[in-house]
Amino acid sequence: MSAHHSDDPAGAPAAPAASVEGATVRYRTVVALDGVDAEFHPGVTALLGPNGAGKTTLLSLLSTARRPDSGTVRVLGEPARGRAATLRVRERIGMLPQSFGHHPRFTVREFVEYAAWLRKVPARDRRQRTQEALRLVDLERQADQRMGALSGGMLRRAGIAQAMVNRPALVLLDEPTVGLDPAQRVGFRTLVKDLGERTSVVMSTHLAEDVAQIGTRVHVLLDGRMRFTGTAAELCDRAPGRAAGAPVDGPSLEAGYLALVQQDGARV
Ligand SMILES: Nc1ncnc2c1ncn2[C@@H]1O[C@H](COP(=O)(O)OP(=O)(O)OP(=O)(O)O)[C@@H](O)[C@H]1O
Repeated sequence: MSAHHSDDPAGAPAAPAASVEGATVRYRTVVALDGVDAEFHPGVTALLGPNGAGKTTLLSLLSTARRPDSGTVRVLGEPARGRAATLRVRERIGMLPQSFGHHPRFTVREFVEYAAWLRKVPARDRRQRTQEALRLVDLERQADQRMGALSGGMLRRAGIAQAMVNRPALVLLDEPTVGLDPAQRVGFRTLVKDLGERTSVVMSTHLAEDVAQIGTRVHVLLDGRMRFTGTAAELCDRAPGRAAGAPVDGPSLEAGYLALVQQDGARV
């Protein structure tokens, strides 16, 4: 047990894995993020918002791929500024982009080993770390299959394996459940929940059901603004007519989320 005092409703430790403060990002005339404040702690934090809300942009700040036009970003105890700090941080992050490139003729093992090399996992550890990552996502039996032959669900698992191969302290998953069928989505949520037991995971999604099943903490982004920060239960409590202490489930969370959206007049 940490002796540090914590104000976080979900009991997270005081030092976040990552945080942004007053982060603003513009693409020409579009304000993708408008003065966003957020903290990301161990466990799974869901980033919920409709298409175009700014989720991918926020993840790109956390991955150090982009810098804000104004505001600050801290990742794993470092300000995400300057080449040396950025490179150091990148080696300790795992990332699953919305669509990730892979050579169809690479085997699953080659794909994950390649990611290990990119993240500077020492040569002597690469085999074993690859094996460990494949075991984590239950793809050991498919290790010698070609990437081009995988189903959508398996491809996502391979994507997670490459994100975990450097034993990251922060894992960023951009809409990982998109394109999965309902059964795959259920399996995938269990996997993400498990990852949250060992590290800090930030997962963007536009599905309230994902958050109800996995997310302990939730940030809701609407039109580039952070509109809600709290637990999944607190978001459910925003649903009109909800009984106090009712269980967290997809429909209540959806209703709580829609109440926020309507209040905001945002596009969904
Ligand atoms: N490279 C870019 N150039 C111009 N505008 C961009 C660029 N990337 C994003 N935008 C705009 O910034 C806003 C936020 O986009 P972002 O991709 O961060 O949202 P998102 O919540 O991840 O949406 P989605 O779920 O559709 O990926 C949108 O209005 C989008 O059109």
